[in-house]
Amino acid sequence: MLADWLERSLDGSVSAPVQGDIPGGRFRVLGPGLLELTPTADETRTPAVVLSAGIHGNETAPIELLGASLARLEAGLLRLGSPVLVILGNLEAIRAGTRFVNTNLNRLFRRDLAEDGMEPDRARQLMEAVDTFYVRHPGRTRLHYDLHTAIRDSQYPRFAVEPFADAVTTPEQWQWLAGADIQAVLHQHDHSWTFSHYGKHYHGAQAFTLELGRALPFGANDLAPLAPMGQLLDALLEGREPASASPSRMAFFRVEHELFRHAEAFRLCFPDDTPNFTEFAPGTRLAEDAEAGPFTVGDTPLRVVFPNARVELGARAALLVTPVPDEET
Ligand SMILES: O=C(O)CCC(=O)N[C@@H](CCC(=O)O)C(=O)O
Ligand SMILES: [Zn+2]
Repeated sequence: MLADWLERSLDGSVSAPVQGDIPGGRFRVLGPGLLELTPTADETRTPAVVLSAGIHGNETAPIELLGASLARLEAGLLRLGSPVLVILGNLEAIRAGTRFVNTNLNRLFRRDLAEDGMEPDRARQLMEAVDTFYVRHPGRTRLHYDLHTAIRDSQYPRFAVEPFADAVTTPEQWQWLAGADIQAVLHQHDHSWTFSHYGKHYHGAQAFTLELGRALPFGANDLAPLAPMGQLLDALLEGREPASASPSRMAFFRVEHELFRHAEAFRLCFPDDTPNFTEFAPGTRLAEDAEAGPFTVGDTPLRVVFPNARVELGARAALLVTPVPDEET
């Protein structure tokens, strides 16, 4: 049942709540793309874990990775030790193989959200599911890993985005991420209303967006470089200590500037396939916007992450980042 839950969620064949036993506990389908795993052992030393994938519909590797961990659980190769909420985000977009259908779901995770439509409705469902899950499991550390892949290549193919919020990331998180072969970390500089920001901002969760390579269609992903991340997911399901490594293996960056698209007439002044973290020298013109004017790199070189000139008006078109000196990481 678990092994094909992801597929069945996508073809719409999981409708009424379904539940049953799994090694170490029980599973319950809460709704479309929402699966709760509850361990029999009631030990609050293990965290309450939210694992989400498919918030962007064309980012399939994390869905395959999660599916593999669930299959191992169902086959008895793993034994459930933590409460886990597994989320498949934008089901319609996953079916269509597109980033989103009407609007980017990953900008809508705010409690005062007023918009109507499919993605806003889905954001409300997912926020409610996360709220209910954390309330149902009090006294535990809260964790949320939101799994993504990036549109383009990257100088660091696997990297974490640390959302901006009051909660402080614990040192063990950096060790776990390094142990899962995450190569870089990007500290956000401001509230971003992404799904990982939601868990951190509203629930004090240890939360990250994890970029796990490039967005490719189902079946075209090479999961080999994600094996250490798969092992981290397995450890979280089992409620055991994940492999850890020194955070000094990772490169740390912080956002210096966020480029927004204000006008229809907007362009980025570098090729579309420029890899994430490419550095631009002082004086380089990076963007032209009919309303906001040009953007040029100042005295400090800047690296570009998530450049996308085709975003909706008012949306982020790129993050411009700088390395964090070793002593500040
Ligand atoms: O490759 C890209 O340009 C986008 C990849 C992606 O979907 N990234 C996330 C990052 C979320 C965050 O800032 O935490 C997004 O843009 O939603
Ligand atoms: Zn994404």
